[in-house]
Amino acid sequence: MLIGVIADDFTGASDIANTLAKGIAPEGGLATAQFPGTPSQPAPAHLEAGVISLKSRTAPTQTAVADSLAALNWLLDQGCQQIIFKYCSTFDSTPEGNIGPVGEALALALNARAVVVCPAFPTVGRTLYQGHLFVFDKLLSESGMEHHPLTPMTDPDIRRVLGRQTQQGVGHVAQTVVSAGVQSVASALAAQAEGGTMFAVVDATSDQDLLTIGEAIADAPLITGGSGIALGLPRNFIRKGLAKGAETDLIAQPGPQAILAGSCSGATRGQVELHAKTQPSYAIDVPKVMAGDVTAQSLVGFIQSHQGEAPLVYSSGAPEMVRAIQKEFGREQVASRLDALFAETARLLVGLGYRKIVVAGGETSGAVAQAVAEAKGSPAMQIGPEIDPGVPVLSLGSAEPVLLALKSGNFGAPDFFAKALTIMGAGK
Ligand SMILES: Nc1ncnc2c1ncn2[C@@H]1O[C@H](COP(=O)(O)OP(=O)(O)O)[C@@H](O)[C@H]1O
Ligand SMILES: O=C(O)[C@@H](O)C(=O)COP(=O)(O)O
Repeated sequence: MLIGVIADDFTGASDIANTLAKGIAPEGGLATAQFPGTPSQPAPAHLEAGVISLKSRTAPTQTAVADSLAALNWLLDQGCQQIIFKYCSTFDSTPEGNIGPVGEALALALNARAVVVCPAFPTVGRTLYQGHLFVFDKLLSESGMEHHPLTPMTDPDIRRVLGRQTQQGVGHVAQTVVSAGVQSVASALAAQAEGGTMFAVVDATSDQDLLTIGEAIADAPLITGGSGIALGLPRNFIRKGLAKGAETDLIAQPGPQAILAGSCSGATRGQVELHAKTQPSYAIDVPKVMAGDVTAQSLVGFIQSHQGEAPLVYSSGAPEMVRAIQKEFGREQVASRLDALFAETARLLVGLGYRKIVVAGGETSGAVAQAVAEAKGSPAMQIGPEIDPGVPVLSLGSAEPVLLALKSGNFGAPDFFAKALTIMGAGK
């Protein structure tokens, strides 16, 4: 393998796996697979990029660091020449971390300096200008992310946010430097590395900026960012003749299907509302889950009673409802009960022969994908066609594969759920 990615959640992992597999014309992408956690076996020999999905975004910091270092060691053992630490394009984290502490541990392990920090993903409106992160025309802190149930983002200045998470130096490379070209970025980063600065927040407002940065860091041992930062990286290896690339196979299959949504983001709530207009939908009563009155069996019962349709079960709720529930039961308690509920639901569905599951929400996807992967013997996930920007179809297992779509809460068009199931296969 040439590029190894350590992703702090499962939706983020499939987002960057999609970018690496697709690459950019005319060179195309790399032969890529996504792994549910750090594998215990060597990677298949044909792979050129491997993405390890961790559930470290909201884990205790020490656990996140330990899991990330274990992932790093495995990737280095597979021969990776470049490591990417993938976090959210909205820099989802808390004042304690985990982006700073994990980034720092990886940089020290790889002896890297002036490590690029670039969450920008212009295709979905995330741009970084003067160190400030925007979601379309809104500052991060006014984009809705300030209400996130687990990682509310109330400061749009990424230099300041990262500065709170690490004792190490945080520098900045401004957009004017990036738009001046590859050499200009390379010199700015070299100057910061010479001064011993560990992190360099690099502005990017367009794909062209990301390609410029990508070329300037062709030989960097460690890069951190959203999936956008990977845009120009496959072609560095293809141009050097080190990678051949691979076509993504179209995978589609019939069989029963279900949609599980745990994200409370505005985009997901819109998708839930639209889907519920025409398809059977079940709103999970979270207090009843906490009381043990709503269980995975309840959800599966509903889904099974609508076989042949596109049933949706969701916990997604508006910020005031989420706040009230968290106040009553505790943020972590609600999160772990909902994760367990969705994971068990997925496990039961796979046991019943469900082969197409669409999931909305990063934490939710982590719980579901881990459960499905365990049920299938934790195989490498193949990257299939892109449904909407940042969300590919994933295929798990060679015998009777399960198709998954792991959608970041904020991603996807309003009709994402129907579109995903159509691409996964026309079957019911
Ligand atoms: N109705 C609800 N009330 C309170 N918290 C909720 C509710 N539904 C979901 N959550 C919490 O919101 C989190 C959403 O996180 P996640 O799945 O990562 O979505 P996103 O991709 O939008 O970040 C869940 O892990 C869960 O803890
Ligand atoms: O970079 C992104 O925005 C996504 O790849 C991502 O990390 C999604 O996280 P969630 O919104 O928690 O699903």
